[in-house]
Amino acid sequence: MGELLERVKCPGDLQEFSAQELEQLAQEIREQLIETIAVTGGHLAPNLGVVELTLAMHLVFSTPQDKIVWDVGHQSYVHKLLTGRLERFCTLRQHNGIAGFPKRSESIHDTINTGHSSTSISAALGLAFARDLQNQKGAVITVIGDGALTGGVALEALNHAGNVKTDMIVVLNDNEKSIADNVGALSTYLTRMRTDPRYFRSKEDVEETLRRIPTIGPQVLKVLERVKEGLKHIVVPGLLFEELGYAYLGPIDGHNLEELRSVMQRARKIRGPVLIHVLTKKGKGYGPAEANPSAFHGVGPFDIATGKVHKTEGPKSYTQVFGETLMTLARQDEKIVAITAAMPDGTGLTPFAKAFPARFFDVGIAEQHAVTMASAMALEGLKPVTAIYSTFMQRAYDQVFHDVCLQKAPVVLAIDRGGVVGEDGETHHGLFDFAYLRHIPEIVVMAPKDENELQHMIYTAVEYPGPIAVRYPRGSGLGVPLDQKLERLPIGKAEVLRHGQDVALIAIGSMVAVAQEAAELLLQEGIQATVVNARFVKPLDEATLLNVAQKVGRIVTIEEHALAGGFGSAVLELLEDHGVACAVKRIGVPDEFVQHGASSILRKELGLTAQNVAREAQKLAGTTQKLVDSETAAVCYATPRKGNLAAVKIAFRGDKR
Ligand SMILES: Cc1ncc(C[n+]2csc(CCOP(=O)(O)OP(=O)(O)O)c2C)c(N)n1
Ligand SMILES: CC(=O)[C@@H](O)[C@H](O)COP(=O)(O)O
Ligand SMILES: [Mg+2]
Repeated sequence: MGELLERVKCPGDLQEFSAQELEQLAQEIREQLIETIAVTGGHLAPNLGVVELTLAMHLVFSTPQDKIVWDVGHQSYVHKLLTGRLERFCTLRQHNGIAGFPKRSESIHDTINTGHSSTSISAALGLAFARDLQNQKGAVITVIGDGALTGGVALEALNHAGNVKTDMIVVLNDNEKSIADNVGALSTYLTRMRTDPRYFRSKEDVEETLRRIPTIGPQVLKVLERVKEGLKHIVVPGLLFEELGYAYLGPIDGHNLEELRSVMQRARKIRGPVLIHVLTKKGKGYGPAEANPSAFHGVGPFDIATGKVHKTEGPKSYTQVFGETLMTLARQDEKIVAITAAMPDGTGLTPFAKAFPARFFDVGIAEQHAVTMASAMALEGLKPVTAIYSTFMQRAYDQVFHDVCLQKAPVVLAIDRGGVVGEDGETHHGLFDFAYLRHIPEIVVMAPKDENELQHMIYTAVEYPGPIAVRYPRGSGLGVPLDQKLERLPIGKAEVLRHGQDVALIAIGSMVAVAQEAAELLLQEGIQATVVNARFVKPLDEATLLNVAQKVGRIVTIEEHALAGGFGSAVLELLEDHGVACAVKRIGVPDEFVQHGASSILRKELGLTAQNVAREAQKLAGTTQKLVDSETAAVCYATPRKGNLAAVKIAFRGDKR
């Protein structure tokens, strides 16, 4: 651990450091980042790029009185090192360790929780309004990346903040990268400012220079005021931001600590919104990360000397199978197009982009735009596959309703990272997609039991003439063989994997394998279990599920999803709709946020294991009558009046009515 870094117990300690010591401290911080993330994994390249920037922030501003918002928040490790978390930094992203994103519960210096892109300017403006209306003091600063700036909500806030003239500072960390190369017109504009030598002058410099020219200076300045538009287009950078009402400072070298400090000191004296355009290198200071910032954007444990990521050999990931299947289908069907929101690698679409560049669309961090654009493509006869992580698809909920389902547009929603995702924690787990999709009319929602069924579901989805979502987990498949021939699955048809009269385990997606394992455990206890691979959250296979409910009379539903509104809820609704009396126990994620940590640890904590399923099933099967008392499980029976609000008497565990 660096000797200077150890001396930083709080940000104020930085004031004691000389310029030379600060340079050494920057080096120590980089070493700390590399050593820690080589073990824990994490967002190395983004954090290596903001070492000087973060030092300057904490030298010029004084948190928590001054408030800093980090966007996306994955680049807040340096901030955490400087705000008293050095000792615990080795627990980064580990279960019960410090989080990989800002967390108010973790430190008074973490003003706002982030993790989903592009929220910071809105949050900063809210903080500024709260400050002003409550006559408080302090600067409000947001650090937002060039990728995050492509997010719609950032532009909404930029538009609002520029108009209301509230004192706030936007630090635009421009490294020309999102996870992959950044995309869009904004990115092109920023790049022009980075690369054109004439742009390395700010408006003030130009005016200052002119003022210093005796005699002609002031007059020329007056003339220039009148031709300001032309001048701005030619020499003054940041025109776009200036026209939006920001005092634009930059572009400045984001690795020159002295320049950063001086510009930030200047910025804090300027009234109204200020935008500081900082140029940084993603991965700065570590060769492999500088050479391949995308690979080191979010990296697993790696060998420092070689930069080689420790690869655990194993089955193909669901993401890989999705990408390969789509390639196979796209070769045969030129109507298939693929859309990503700034995550080609993460969604497995990079090979597709290389093979079919004209049919691949990276829209930037713009999930809402991605889905609406896809709906129009679909209505015009294309077959758009929109690959977006479950948690980020939440951004496009209204677009799924308004632009896809309402118009019955045949869009495929390839929902990756469905379920627990692990170290990214509560902002990234995909635990709500069944709930936020299944109640929208016209949509089909399915989830495969393994990677082989995934490829069949992708095929089924691209051939389906309406809105359809396939949800699959992060990480490796089960290692099952992949069928050579793809087949279309019958919509709404489940698969009964085994029969047993004592209890029925009805599972969806990643939990089917868990249910099968649980059935084996139950057999050892002499309990015969039926196992159903539900395949569809919507439409449910009503005939199969009702038949199982009536024959077995005891059901455990299992899902890697929130219980509220999830798959188990859908089964309960089905039973109530049809007045079927049955003992039901739902296993899934309770009404709480799930922290960060290894997925295996989190699933164990959540009871998403074969052992827990077997235990709950045994309790249910162990009862003598079909309707159990409210101590042990949910009991659902209803008057068989379909269609209206049947008088349903449900006694839940411990909830005595
Ligand atoms: C709504 C949303 N979509 C996608 C992501 C995934 N994501 C995390 S960081 C990132 C790229 C951010 O680029 P930038 O803001 O430029 O930061 P940098 O890593 O370059 O410092 C993306 C797409 C996210 N966190 N939130
Ligand atoms: C910060 C962010 O949101 C992304 O980098 C995310 O961490 C990627 O997740 P995966 O590692 O599952 O692709
Ligand atoms: Mg960037």
